[in-house]
Amino acid sequence: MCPYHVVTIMTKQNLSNAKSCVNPTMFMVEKPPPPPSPPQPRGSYINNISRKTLVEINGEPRIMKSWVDSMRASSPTHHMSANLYEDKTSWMVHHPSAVDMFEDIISVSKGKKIVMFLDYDGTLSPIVDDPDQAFMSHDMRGTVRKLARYFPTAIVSGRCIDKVYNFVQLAELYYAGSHGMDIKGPSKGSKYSKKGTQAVLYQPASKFLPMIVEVYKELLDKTKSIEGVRVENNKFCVSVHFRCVDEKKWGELSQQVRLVLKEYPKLKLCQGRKVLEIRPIIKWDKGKALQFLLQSLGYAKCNDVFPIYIGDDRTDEDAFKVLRERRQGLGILVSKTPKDTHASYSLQEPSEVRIFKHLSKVH
Ligand SMILES: O=P(O)(O)OC[C@H]1O[C@H](O[C@H]2O[C@H](CO)[C@@H](O)[C@H](O)[C@H]2O)[C@H](O)[C@@H](O)[C@@H]1O
Repeated sequence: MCPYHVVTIMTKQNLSNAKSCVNPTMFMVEKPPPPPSPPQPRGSYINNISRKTLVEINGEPRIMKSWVDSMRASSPTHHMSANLYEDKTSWMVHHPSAVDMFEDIISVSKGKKIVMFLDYDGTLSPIVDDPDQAFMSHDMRGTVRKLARYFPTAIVSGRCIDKVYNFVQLAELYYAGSHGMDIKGPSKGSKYSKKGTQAVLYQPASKFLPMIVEVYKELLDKTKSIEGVRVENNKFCVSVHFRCVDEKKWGELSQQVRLVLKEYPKLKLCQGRKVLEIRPIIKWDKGKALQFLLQSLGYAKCNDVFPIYIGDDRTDEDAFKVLRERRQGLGILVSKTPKDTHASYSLQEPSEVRIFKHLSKVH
């Protein structure tokens, strides 16, 4: 039974999948041997030294040196010193390129039920200054369309569903917007929405809607004097962008945001790529959304499911971690610079994600 109090109508298809998946033995990459695991974080996610920046502001603990340090940390320099070069080389040993390893990925996933999970910003579209201009290329859309033809495919984004849908424009996909707090299934008539199926719909933070509207307005007002700030309402969360803010003003901005949040103990502050993310304090994230979708597809206890999650941001780590813990499928981090990650493989930039259009070879 679904533990998430969600109405999901089982189709003949996912019922039979569920029945055929009685052995809960976990799948792990068998051939070739998986790349060595990156060092596992000590303690909980929040206690990991290099993830100091992902803190709860109202809930304990606060474990950061300063918010401005953390905002700088979310903007790694592109300059590579000799040391960084060595770091990158050794990091690549632990997180090899998914492009170089593609044939191996094909061979280990052969015969498995692949499910694709794709982050949007920085994964399907390049990072740009204006969040409204983060378009994905026509070719990338073609790749995603092709993937969805063969495998259940989900977009998992920090953006609200409407915005990310406007960019992606593919009705046949699952969408998990607002960092997984708003999950919808494919529209009727698509391959994964057969007769008798109802679009999966789950909104674990729905009671926070009025609070989010309120805090969005407050943040707009309290940060309007800072040039370059962009406040985005993502339905169940709010993003405060500082990509176009002069670094000298970052301290002032973070202080304003924290002052506003003092009045909202039920909200927490996280960080993404030059963005402060305000989210409800609930135990829900992109990792939980991934688990929810696997369960909805009837793959919860399946030993031959092969989820592939591709993402570039800290919030994607929750999903990478779930895959690592399930010992199923693989996580792929899109990053040019070495990062502490639970992902097994890496890609340099969004354009490399297109290699996955060849994944249909497994069928
Ligand atoms: O989970 P994602 O799909 O990666 O969404 C995370 C945030 O992405 C967007 O912001 C990021 O991309 C912008 C456009 O390239 C860039 O200007 C910004 O600096 C990045 O942080 C989006 O605007 C946010 O709402 C999402 O939360």
